[in-house]
Amino acid sequence: MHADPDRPRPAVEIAGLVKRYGDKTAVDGLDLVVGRGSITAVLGPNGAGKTTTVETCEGYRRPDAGTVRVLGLDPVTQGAELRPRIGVMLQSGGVYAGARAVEMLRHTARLHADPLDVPALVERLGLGSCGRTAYRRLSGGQQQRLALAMAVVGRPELVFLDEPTAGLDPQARRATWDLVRDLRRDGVTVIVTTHHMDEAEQLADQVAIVDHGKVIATGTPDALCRGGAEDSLRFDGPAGLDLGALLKVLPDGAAVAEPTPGSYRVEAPVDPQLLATVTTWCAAAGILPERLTVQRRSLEDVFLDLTGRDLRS
Ligand SMILES: Nc1ncnc2c1ncn2[C@@H]1O[C@H](COP(=O)(O)OP(=O)(O)OP(=O)(O)O)[C@@H](O)[C@H]1O
Repeated sequence: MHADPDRPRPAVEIAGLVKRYGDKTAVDGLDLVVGRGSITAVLGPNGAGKTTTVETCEGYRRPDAGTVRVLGLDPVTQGAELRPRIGVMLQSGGVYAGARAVEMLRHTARLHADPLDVPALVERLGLGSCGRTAYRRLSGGQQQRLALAMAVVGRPELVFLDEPTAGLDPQARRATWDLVRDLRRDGVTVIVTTHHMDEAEQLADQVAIVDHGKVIATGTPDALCRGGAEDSLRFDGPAGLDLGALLKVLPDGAAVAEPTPGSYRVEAPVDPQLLATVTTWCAAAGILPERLTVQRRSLEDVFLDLTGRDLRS
């Protein structure tokens, strides 16, 4: 198979990536493709291998096996060519603690051929009041926003954001989301690691769930929530309904429960037929189902179903 020369390669292509730290296999045969101009959220429990994968794409770590191509380049051997084209927001570090916030941003901007307008970016991210403040005196949230500004000021083609809204107040989270959406509008590819499921649902075109060093599920947030296990149908009625009788009319594999007296949950793929079956059964039993709702699975439900509920060490 030959690649179409007119079609740009994906922004990121990872195949069979393995990365070990001594005896510990942090990434264990991970595959991921990220299309250009999209936002991809990488989710996973603590220690799943997200940061290691992203750092390998950034050229900070050398794969033990597998291939990584970023904007068509090998981040290890072609790092010098790649680095000016990507923006990286790390969780912490890489900043001289005594440097003044906006000076640092201006300095970073000067390193690029066509930077964003610094005063506009400062205004946008609410950093106007900390222009002359030393980095170490900024609040945690201000440091986060400055790190984001530094990652994007050079107009990169691809941006890696590591938990960009961790610890931010709701206003700063919104400002960050707006900025990320504007990046996509301008054709920038964004890869964001996050533990906030709502952030992934709000922002991402593609979600990749990583566990034990592998991608265990990918898709749009919508497709992930619709696939696999069931949604549920809930309604209220008189306590103590005959659930065995209801179950008999439901499709195979369905489950019914009365988690609290008078409150019912039907677990099955929810489609118009299921709704009709349940309401017909209620009508035959002379019951008016109240507060009848279809409850979709959230991304958090999907995440917990796939990765389990145990805490990771
Ligand atoms: N420099 C290192 N030396 C040794 N082990 C490491 C190193 N960096 C990461 N690890 C281990 O590799 C595994 C994957 O870590 P990684 O930081 O990639 O996970 P993560 O998914 O980003 O986790 P988190 O959500 O907690 O940030 C973990 O078990 C971690 O302890």
